[in-house]
Amino acid sequence: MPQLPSALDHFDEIKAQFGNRQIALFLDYDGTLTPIVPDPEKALLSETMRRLLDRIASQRMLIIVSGRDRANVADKVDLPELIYVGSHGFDIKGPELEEQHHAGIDALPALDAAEQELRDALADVPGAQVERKKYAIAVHYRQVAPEQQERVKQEAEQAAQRHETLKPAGGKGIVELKPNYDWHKGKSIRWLVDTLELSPEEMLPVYLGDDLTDEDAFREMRDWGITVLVGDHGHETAAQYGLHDVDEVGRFLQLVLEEVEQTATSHS
Ligand SMILES: O=P(O)(O)OC[C@H]1O[C@H](O[C@H]2O[C@H](CO)[C@@H](O)[C@H](O)[C@H]2O)[C@H](O)[C@@H](O)[C@@H]1O
Repeated sequence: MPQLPSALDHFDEIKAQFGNRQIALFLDYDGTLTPIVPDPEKALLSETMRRLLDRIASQRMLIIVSGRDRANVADKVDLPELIYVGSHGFDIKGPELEEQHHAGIDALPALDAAEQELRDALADVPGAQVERKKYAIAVHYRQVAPEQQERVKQEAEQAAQRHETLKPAGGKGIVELKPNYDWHKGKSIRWLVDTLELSPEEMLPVYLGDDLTDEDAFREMRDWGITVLVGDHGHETAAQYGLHDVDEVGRFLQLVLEEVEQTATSHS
């Protein structure tokens, strides 16, 4: 892990920044709430984590911010009252809110074409997986033999270059094709904070994430939120604190829950 202060060891310092404000949690899914596993469909939320999220969400704002397809991550978390951000911020939906980013909609024909091109190009590569999300495509090479991984990455990058409404991006064991527009997890969080009128005097946003796309959120929130990197993605980070793994995320969320419940008791 990069040399970051531990969000567990420094929980009192983090708590002090709440002051009289309520915490609003923004949580990434893969690598943060569930460990990274070879098969994306087997990245399942533990019951312990689900109960923890449910208990916090009953008292505080809790939003899932994922690169996955929104419906897919909502299905996996299975807490219908939450707001879910999918496709890296291009697809947002909650009980009383919905936003499909125009650049995602504009990129749909290119995404459909690129998906087919990639399925054809990679059909003979054992372990390569093309995961279509509504407004993105993840090309997985984690399960591809090392000598073929470069070919998979190149196919994905070339597919993105063939379509001007798409751009490539990196991640853990994946190359993603995303809408070619300056929009990302960080901007979608800013949009949510403004749309939900979360005033900085009343709310302190806290973001937990593990991968390169979470760095967009860390950078965006640097001056107005608390940011926590989970594990290590091998690059520089803009996060303020660190946690080693999903188990430590669980311990951190438990501390948040205790703090939230203690505040509720002291106000009753
Ligand atoms: O923003 P996230 O919620 O973290 O989603 C990022 C990507 O996560 C998934 O891929 C990653 O997790 C898989 C399961 O552990 C792993 O097999 C893969 O190597 C990782 O890159 C998901 O499949 C992607 O669509 C997301 O973009």
